[in-house]
Amino acid sequence: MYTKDGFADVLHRDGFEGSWLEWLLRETEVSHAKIRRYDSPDEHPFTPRSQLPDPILPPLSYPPLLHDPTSLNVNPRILSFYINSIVPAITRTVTERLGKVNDDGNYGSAGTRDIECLQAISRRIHCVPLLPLLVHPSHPHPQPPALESLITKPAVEAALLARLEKKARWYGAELGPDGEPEEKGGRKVRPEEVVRLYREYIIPLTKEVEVEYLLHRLDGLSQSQIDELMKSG
Ligand SMILES: O=C(O)C(=O)C[C@]1(C(=O)O)C=C[C@@H](O)C=C1
Repeated sequence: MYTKDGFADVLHRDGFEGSWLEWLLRETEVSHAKIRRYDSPDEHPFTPRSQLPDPILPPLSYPPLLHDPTSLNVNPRILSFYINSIVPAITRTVTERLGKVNDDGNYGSAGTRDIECLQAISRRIHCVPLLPLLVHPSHPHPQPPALESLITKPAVEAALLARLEKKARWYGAELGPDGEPEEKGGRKVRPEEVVRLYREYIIPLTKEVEVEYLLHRLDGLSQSQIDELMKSG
């Protein structure tokens, strides 16, 4: 599903050279582009925009942003991390239980779930920098390390990971007839793996995108426009 030669005989007939998942992403994103999904500042396609059609609906108007968010797209990194780290971590328990390590043959339904996960991760990582608090230019020219420490809130991260751990316990559990998690049935996903992936990858990448956005948010503005923005709030 994740390598170029997996389904080459069926996919590589019309010049397409990617994997099963990349093909499924492109097919999905072609229709989503037509309904203007990628006009939204927090939505980024995994397929290059040059390969996607224009929307068939008229544009919506979004609040103005200081920097065009389409130029900041870390989806290639998200895709690679998803395939190499997230998929093995979250499928391990179930595929071992079935005795089919890394392949249960459900390529269609696995692909649709992959796309849901990838879109949710991408939205999460790309939308945090757009939060109003963070786009305000109150620190016009700090450098990346200073910016990273300005946006790092250890207490927020700790609370988020504690909440995530609880959530993963529920989502990863088999629920009994009373709706409570069944400890003895074993979990589908290990909560500590979910927390690790979040701590080691999702939060750091979110911060990288935030820093990148903050560094470019004043590009093209004159000093008087920057002064004006700083006065406004
Ligand atoms: O909530 C914020 O303020 C963020 O910047 C987002 C986020 C995160 O990725 O969840 C990133 C950095 C902070 O240390 C806390 C949380």
